[in-house]
Formats: sequence, C-alpha cells, structure tokens
Amino acid sequence: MIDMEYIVNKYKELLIQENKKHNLVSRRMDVEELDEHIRDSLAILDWVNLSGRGVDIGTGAGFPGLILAIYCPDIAFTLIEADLKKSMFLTKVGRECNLSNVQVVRKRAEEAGRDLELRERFDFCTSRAVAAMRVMLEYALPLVKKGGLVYMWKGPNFEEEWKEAHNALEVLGGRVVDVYAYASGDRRRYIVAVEKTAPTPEKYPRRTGIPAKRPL
Ligand SMILES: C[S@@+](CC[C@H](N)C(=O)[O-])C[C@H]1O[C@@H](n2cnc3c(N)ncnc32)[C@H](O)[C@@H]1O
Repeated sequence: MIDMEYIVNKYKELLIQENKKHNLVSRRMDVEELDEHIRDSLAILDWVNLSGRGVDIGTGAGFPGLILAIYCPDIAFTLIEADLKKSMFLTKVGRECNLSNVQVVRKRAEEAGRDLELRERFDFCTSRAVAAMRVMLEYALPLVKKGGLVYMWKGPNFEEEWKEAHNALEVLGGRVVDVYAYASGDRRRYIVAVEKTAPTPEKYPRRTGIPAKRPL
C-alpha cells in the first residue's frame, strides 16, 4: 500500500532543499506554512470525489495539483507550469517520489489550450492563486471536456470576481454550479466550481498574455 504521509514528507524535504537554491516559494516559508498550503490543496477532497483525468494550471511549487496527485494516485494529473525552475522541480518530485500519475508540461496555459493533445481532454481542472476568475476561465475551459468542471481556489472577494466573470462565462460557455466555503487557518476560503456547458469557440484561448491584458 502506498504511504501518502511518507511521500508528502519526501516532497516537503525536496521543497525545503530546493528552495534554498531557487526561489520556488517565499524564502521565509516555514514548515507550518507549508502544511497549511498542503491542507488548503486537499480541502477539495472534503467536498467532491475527483475522478477521471485532471489538469492543474500554474502549479508553482505544487499547490494544489501535485499534492492532489499524491493523495489521489488513481487520477492522472497534468501539471501546467510556465516557469522553468518550478516545472523542473515538479518533474523532480514526480521522479523521486515515483508518482506515475503525474505529467508536467512546461507551457503557458494559453499555449496548452491550443495543443490538440491537451485541448478538451480533461474531466476537471484545478487552480489556485494564478489569475482572476475571468482570466482563469479563458485558461481553463479550453482544456476541459464539455460537462467537465473547473475548480478555482479563491479568497473572500470571489463574489466580485464572479460578477466580473459574467461575460467570460457567457462567451466561453460555463456556469458556476457550486461554491465550497471552508476555513484555512484563520482565513475564509472558497472553491468555485464552474461547469463547461459548451465546446470552447475556436478563437479561445487568445495569444499568450492577451487574456490577462484584455480580460473577457
Ligand atoms: C502565485 S503562483 C501560485 C502557485 C500555486 N498554484 C500556489 O497556489 O501556490 C502562480 C503560478 O502560476 C504560474 N503561471 C502564471 N500564469 C500562467 C500561465 N498563463 N500559464 C502557466 N502558468 C502560469 C506562475 O509561473 C506561477 O508559478
């Protein structure tokens, strides 16, 4: 049987070691803070049963995609991360922790969404702290199948972001189906679930940088 605690401890060791060389997370991050990021990544498992094939956008040092891959060994996870050092770190963890369910793709989400091997291939997408909801939707919806779900980890201003995302939801074909509220440390956190209701129009995602510069 796979011992998840063992793997997660190995991941923490690798991150602490690697963070001394490359700035993967804030230099001042201590073990308690790291544990909080891990708990925050896993919060979704108290709410939904993830299944099928998943993609995480902007995984950074591992949150939430890599942590979910450790705890859900039956789900194949693709981790999309544009930054070279971070994507190399994620690949290293995958190799050293024998995570056969992890594939790391060093690409911008805008490019990934146009890659026919990735476009509309996933049952669900996760993402935390990457972009505002309307930008995130242009990154994420092209990657999931019609009927698939996009889960976005958000702070207390999620309702504002949701209002701003009205047009993006309409243009891209998505609707907010549920919001999960929970506490992470002393902060209120939310995971917003968007269902993809229609195939993504051909022209999305737009070129690299445009979704953030000219949000829908
Ligand atoms: C603030 S960090 C958050 C990392 C992690 N998700 C977390 O919650 O700790 C944002 C990450 O998203 C990546 N990123 C930002 N925009 C991206 C894009 N368009 N495509 C792929 N990765 C992106 C950055 O390189 C960075 O590692």
